[in-house]
Amino acid sequence: MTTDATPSDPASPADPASDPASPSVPAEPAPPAEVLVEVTDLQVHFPIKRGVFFDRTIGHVHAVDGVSLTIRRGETYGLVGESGCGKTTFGRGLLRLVEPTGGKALFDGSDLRELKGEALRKARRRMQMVFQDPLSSLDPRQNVESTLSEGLKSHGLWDKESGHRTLKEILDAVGLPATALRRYPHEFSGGQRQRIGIARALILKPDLIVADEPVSALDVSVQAQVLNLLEDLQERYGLTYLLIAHDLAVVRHTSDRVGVMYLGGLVEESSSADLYEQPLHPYTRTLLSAVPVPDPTIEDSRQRILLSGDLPSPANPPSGCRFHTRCPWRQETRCDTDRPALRELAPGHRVACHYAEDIRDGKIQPHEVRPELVEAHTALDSASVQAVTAEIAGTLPPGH
Ligand SMILES: Nc1ncnc2c1ncn2[C@@H]1O[C@H](COP(=O)(O)OP(=O)(O)OP(=O)(O)O)[C@@H](O)[C@H]1O
Repeated sequence: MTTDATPSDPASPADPASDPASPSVPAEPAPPAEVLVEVTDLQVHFPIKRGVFFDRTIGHVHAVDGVSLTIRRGETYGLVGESGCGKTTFGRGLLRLVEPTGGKALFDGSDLRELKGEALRKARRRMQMVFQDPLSSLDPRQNVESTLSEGLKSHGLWDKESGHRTLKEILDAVGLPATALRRYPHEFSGGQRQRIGIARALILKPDLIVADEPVSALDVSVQAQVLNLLEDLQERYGLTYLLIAHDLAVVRHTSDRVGVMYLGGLVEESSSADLYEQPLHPYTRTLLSAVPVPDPTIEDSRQRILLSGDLPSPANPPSGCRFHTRCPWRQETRCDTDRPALRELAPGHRVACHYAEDIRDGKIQPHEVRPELVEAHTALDSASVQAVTAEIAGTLPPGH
């Protein structure tokens, strides 16, 4: 399948850069051709509303709080972090399924936040999402044929002559028989349903697929099959993936590069191999120390570092380094007051920690985490934040 080579939509006449008569505005340099997605300082904050008519904003959930990353064409970028750190919101903000509060997101050179109407629809067709729970993301009343053809129809791409052939081809590509077309979601296993979800994304010939925990709802025995399928499809169709997962093992075997998120921000980014061989951020180190190693001799000698407490509330993020309340390497008082920027410690390996070198070189040893620090930021009203979240989530379209 060739990707839908939609050239960047022609700039509107109102765009001075497209108008030869307007004074020349220096155009921003286009990102290198191999970069498909370039995100700068993306923020998604959700208001917390109160009052009888929910007309008072009493705060904000800082779900995504300044993430910058690039995704190269044809690669798999794994985004990991514990539940609630903002991975899904980042993916949705990128595709504009939720409106970002700030920052910039370039897709194939076009500024997604500037796109409107037809231009946005066209861009959306090139960026598809595969959801975590295939059952709730598929309409139980629609058979596979209408699920798959719906996307084509809504984008005006349905062709009466070739439509059915296209559907069968796509089913074949995801390993399902043509007879599946007449069947309904409940007639399939979890793995098969996820194949339908993948087919639905693929049928629009996207360039980018944001796969949000695509295997975490599946039996372990079928997880590898679905991941292998995603890999085959990537090779066959030249796809680029943003793979969101909380399971480091999933990302390790599938991603070229990995970004680790903590409380709305990226704390480390590197090639997959580097991250697992030499994690530099304390958070990544604690996450990885919890992943069992199959070799018992290595497993016995490993230093296990336990992650204390829950993720702080994104409605009340800690000052300074967001991880300082749970960090076994925390140093007073810089970690409590200065938010570390993501900086490159080795080629392609970025980390947001003031003391990454000292920790790597063993100059600072881990110590006990003070429970009162953990408590201070998890206690705040997290129950009511959850309630508001659930309420707002109920107003979103299914699967979003
Ligand atoms: N629509 C919303 N309104 C308010 N808060 C939200 C909304 N959606 C997400 N949040 C909050 O933003 C934070 C990040 O949520 P998000 O789902 O992006 O995290 P995640 O890392 O993907 O977690 P999970 O793996 O559990 O999906 C959470 O605290 C969540 O409660």
